[in-house]
Amino acid sequence: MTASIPFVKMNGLGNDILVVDGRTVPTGLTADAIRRLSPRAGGIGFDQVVTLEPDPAGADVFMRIANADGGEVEACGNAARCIADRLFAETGAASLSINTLGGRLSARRRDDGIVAVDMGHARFGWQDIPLARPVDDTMAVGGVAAAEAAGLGPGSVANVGNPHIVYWVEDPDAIDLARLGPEIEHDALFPNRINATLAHVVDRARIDVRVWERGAGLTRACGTAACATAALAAHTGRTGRQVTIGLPGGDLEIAIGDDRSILMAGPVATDFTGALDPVAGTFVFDGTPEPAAAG
Ligand SMILES: N[C@@H](CCC[C@H](N)C(=O)O)C(=O)O
Repeated sequence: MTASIPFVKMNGLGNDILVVDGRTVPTGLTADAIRRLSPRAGGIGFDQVVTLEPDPAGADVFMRIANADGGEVEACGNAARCIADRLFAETGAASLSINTLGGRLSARRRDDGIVAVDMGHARFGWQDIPLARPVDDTMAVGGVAAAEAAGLGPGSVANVGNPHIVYWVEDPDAIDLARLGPEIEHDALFPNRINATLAHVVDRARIDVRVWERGAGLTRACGTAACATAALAAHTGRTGRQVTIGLPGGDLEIAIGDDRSILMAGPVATDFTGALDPVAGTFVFDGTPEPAAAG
């Protein structure tokens, strides 16, 4: 029996994030335990778990990220806002740096209370994503069998710390992303798998999206997908550089710089707290309200 560790369950626009603190003592959270804890039925219910750690490179904190399937990944936009919000409350600071496997981010609380995160730069090279083979134009990538069979046009790819493909469609709700998502995620073109977005450009300042997340499935919001979509839309001239990305869970504001830098802003919330066994994957809630039903 391992010692239990406290957790805080948060969300960014309904993207469910579990936060554990390994800054003083390593949490020992295993991938098996994450898989047991992540389901909404019978578990805590989250899309990603983030572990706060000291950063050897000197940022205020290192954010280690794992998907619901237990796999470690490089970036999570909603988690970045969640932990910034938490650390601002803890320290009273109004800005901080966050290191991740996908690069160093910086966060600040705006005057209106919203957390804004500088998410780094979008990269569009086929090796950056990475793709399994060179393509002439990463803004129009074909050859993904499931997407082609479903009648989607070519997708645009970007790495914003993690890999994304965006398909430009008229009506994201008319496409069965629950069925297509896993097939796109696991297509041989994507050696590290991929996050897949269906994006409808409403006008030059708004895009509505639905996202299938690598390692987590359909989510109510994905911050990095919003960043990738905005960067790709600006790069291909579909929109301007300042856009609102509409997700099932709500809106994110994204601003793209001339150098492809990405600034993301949006709300976060704290849901409940508890304690978990980092090896057995068992847990107890110690706060109210109880977790919400699956959304
Ligand atoms: N929900 C996240 C993205 C989490 C990681 C992603 N599923 C991946 O595997 O790259 C976000 O808000 O960005």
